[in-house]
Amino acid sequence: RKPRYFPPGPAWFPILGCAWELRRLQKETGSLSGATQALARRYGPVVGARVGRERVVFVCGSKAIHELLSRDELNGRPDSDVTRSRTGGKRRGLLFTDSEFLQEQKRFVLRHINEASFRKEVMRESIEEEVRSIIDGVTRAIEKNPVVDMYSFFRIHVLNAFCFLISGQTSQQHELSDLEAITASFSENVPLAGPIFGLFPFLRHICPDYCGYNLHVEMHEKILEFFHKKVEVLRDAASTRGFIHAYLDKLNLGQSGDSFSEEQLLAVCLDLLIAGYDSTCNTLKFAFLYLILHPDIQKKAQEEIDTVLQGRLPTVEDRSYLPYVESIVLESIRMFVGRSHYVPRRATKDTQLSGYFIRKNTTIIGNIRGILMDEAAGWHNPEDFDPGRFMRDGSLKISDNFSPFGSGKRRCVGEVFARENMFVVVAGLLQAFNFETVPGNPATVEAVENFTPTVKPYKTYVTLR
Ligand code: HEM
Repeated sequence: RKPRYFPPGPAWFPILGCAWELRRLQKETGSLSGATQALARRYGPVVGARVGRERVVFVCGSKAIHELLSRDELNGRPDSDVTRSRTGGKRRGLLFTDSEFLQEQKRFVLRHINEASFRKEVMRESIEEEVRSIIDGVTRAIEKNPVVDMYSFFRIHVLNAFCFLISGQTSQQHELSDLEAITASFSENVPLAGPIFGLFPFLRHICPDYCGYNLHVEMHEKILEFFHKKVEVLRDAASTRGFIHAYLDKLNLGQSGDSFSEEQLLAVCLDLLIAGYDSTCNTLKFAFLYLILHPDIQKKAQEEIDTVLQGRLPTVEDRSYLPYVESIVLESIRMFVGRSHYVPRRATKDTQLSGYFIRKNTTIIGNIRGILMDEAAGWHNPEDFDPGRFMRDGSLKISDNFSPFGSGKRRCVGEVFARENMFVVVAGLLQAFNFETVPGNPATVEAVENFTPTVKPYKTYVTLR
C-alpha cells in the first residue's frame, strides 16, 4: 500500500506497480531518464512509484536533488537479489554497500587512487604514454584508411589506463583483449534499468535464463575471475605500488578492519571497472562526435593547444594552461552524464524529502537531467554542445550546479583519474589530428541507452595536422 504522505505518482497496479507505464515512457522518450522526467512533468519534481514490488522515489528537480545528495539518511544503497548476486550473494564492493563498511573501504580506495604518490608520478606518466600510443595507432590506421572508428581506440586506451591503476603494471595484450570482450558484452547486455528478476525476484528460481538472472551472474563472475587471476599473479610478484598490492599489504599487516578481505578486494576492482570504464569511454565518444559536428570548437581548441604547448605533447599538468580544452571535457561529461541517473540510493531510516514521507528502505533515484540539462537549473540551451558555458574572461568558471560526479559521501571516487585521463586524450588527439564527418555519411547525435548513455556508432574522417 502507498504510505501516507508518499510523493504523488502513477497508479500502482497489482504485481507490476507502474513498471508498464515506465517502460512505455522509456520507449517514447528514448531513455529511462527521459521517462522519469516525463513523470516529473506530470506529478512534480519528486515522484512516488512502485516498480514491481519495490517502492521507488524519482527525484528530478534541482533543489530536491541537492537535498537528496546532501542528506546522510538518504546515502544508503539498495540491498537486493540483483545487487548481491553481483558479488557471490554477499554485500561487497563500493557501489552497493553503505554505512561504516563503505566509509572504511572508500577512504582506502580514495587515498590510494587520488592521493598516493604512486598516482601522481607513475600514473600520470602511464596516462601520457598511453596517449602517445593512441596517436601512433591512429596515425598507422589512417595511412591505410582515413575513415576511423575512434571508439575502438578509446576502449583499449581506457582499459589500459584502468588496469595500470589497479595493478601498477602494463598489461599484456591478451589480458586487455579478454577484458575488452567481457566489458563489451557487459555494456550491451546489462540494461541500465536492471534485469527483469530485479522486479520479480521469484523468477530467478522459475526461469533464470529468461529473467536475466543467469546472464547477470555470469557477466559479473567473468569480471571477478579476471581480477582473481590478476591478484594471484601479483601476489608473488615484486611490489608494483598498484592498488592490488596496496590492498594485499593492508591484509598482510593483519591490522585491517573487518571490512577488508580478499573477496572484498575483488568486488572493489569489479566496481571500479563497472563505474569507471563505460562512463569514461562514452564521454570520449560524445566528445569526439560533438567535435566533428563543431569544427569551430575544434579549431579554437587547436589554437589554444598550439599557442601554449608550442609543439610538445600535453601532460596532465597542462590542464590549468588549456582551459578551453578542459571546458570541452566538462561539456562532454555534461552531455554524457546529463542523460542519466545517479546510482540508486536507499533511505536508511524513516525520513522526509521535500516535505514528503519516505519510509526506511525506499529506493530513491536522482535524475541528473534535472540538474545538468535543464534551463531551470541555469543551463541556457542545455541540449547544445557549448564548452564556452564553462569559460569566463578566458578562464575556467565552473557553476555550483555542475555536479556530474555526485557530491557528499557517495561522490565518485574516480573523478580525478577520469578528468586527467580524458583531458590528455582530447588535448593529444586534437594536437595531432583534424576530425571531420565522413564525406557522404554525416554523423548525427542519436543518443541510445546501453548500460550507460551513449550515441549510435559513428565513423570519423581523420587527417594529420
Ligand atoms: C566520465 C567519467 C565518470 C563520471 C561522469 C562518473 C560519475 C559518477 C556518478 C554520477 C556517480 C554516482 C554518485 C552518486 O550516486 O551520488 C559515481 C559513482 C562512482 N564512481 Fe564514477 N564517474 C566517472 C568515472 C569513474 C571512474 C574512472 C571510476 C573508477 C576508477 C569511478 C568510480 C566510481 C565509484 C566506485 C562510484 C561509487 C561511489 C559510491 O557509491 O560511494 N567513476 N560516478
